[in-house]
Amino acid sequence: MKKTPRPAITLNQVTHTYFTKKEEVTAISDITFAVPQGELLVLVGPSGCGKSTILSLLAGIYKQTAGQILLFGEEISQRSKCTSYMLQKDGLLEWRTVAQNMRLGLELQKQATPERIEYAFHLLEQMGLGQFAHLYPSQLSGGMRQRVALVRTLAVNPDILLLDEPFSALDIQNKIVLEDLLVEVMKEQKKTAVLVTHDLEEALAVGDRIIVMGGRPGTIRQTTAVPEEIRLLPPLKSRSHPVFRQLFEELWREVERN
Ligand SMILES: Nc1ncnc2c1ncn2[C@@H]1O[C@H](COP(=O)(O)OP(=O)(O)OP(=O)(O)O)[C@@H](O)[C@H]1O
Repeated sequence: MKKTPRPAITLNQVTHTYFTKKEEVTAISDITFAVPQGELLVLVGPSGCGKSTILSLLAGIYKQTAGQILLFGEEISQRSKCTSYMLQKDGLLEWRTVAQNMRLGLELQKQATPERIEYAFHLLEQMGLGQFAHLYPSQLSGGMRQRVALVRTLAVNPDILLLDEPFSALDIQNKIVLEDLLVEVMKEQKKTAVLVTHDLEEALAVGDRIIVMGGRPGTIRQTTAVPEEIRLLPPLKSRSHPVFRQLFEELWREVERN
């Protein structure tokens, strides 16, 4: 009998409370879901419902107050190097060139071997930035900077990408190009990802599955599997598909209900 692979991510009844000097804030309550290997899961929901908290827990920045989180069936502490985090702010170091920025994660993880650096240059080419490796971030457009940030995130060859509104500061054209690149790289390299976004079109264009969260503390309101007829289309094309428009309206209503 064929063995089912372990999910890349498992959350079992996870609750997280932040304890500050002034107050206690329960950000998420009783969250349970699993992300199979190779899936791009999207979290949407109103501000403050705990989406980023889930990414922080997956990155091991905080330890959940209750419940269990597993990465490939193991506790996060055992798998600390399998995730890579990308944020809305590109976080590029202005005094380092594109190539030097791209190597940063590898250097920090003491993985800057010739093979890994070659792989990073391959990614840079794939993102259309091969000829810009010697430039400094200030010489790049916003879209180019975010592509470098995506290369840096991927260069450490993580199993799981944690993407917190990575394209939200970009204009629509750059956003769609980067969404396209993300989907292409995800498929080619069989990565697993959790993407947080406020943009429901982005969620539908890149996601395999979408979780709508709501409330304070945040809970799961609805899970929607994006149908294949949309998933198989590149993000730009999928946007004009009638099923896409219909799902967009359904999701919109669900998020608005919060
Ligand atoms: N480090 C922290 N310390 C204390 N409270 C926090 C911390 N981080 C988040 N919170 C609180 O936890 C709740 C959930 O925040 P979180 O950032 O996870 O929500 P979100 O859904 O990602 O919001 P947004 O969409 O605005 O980014 C909020 O009430 C927030 O104020």
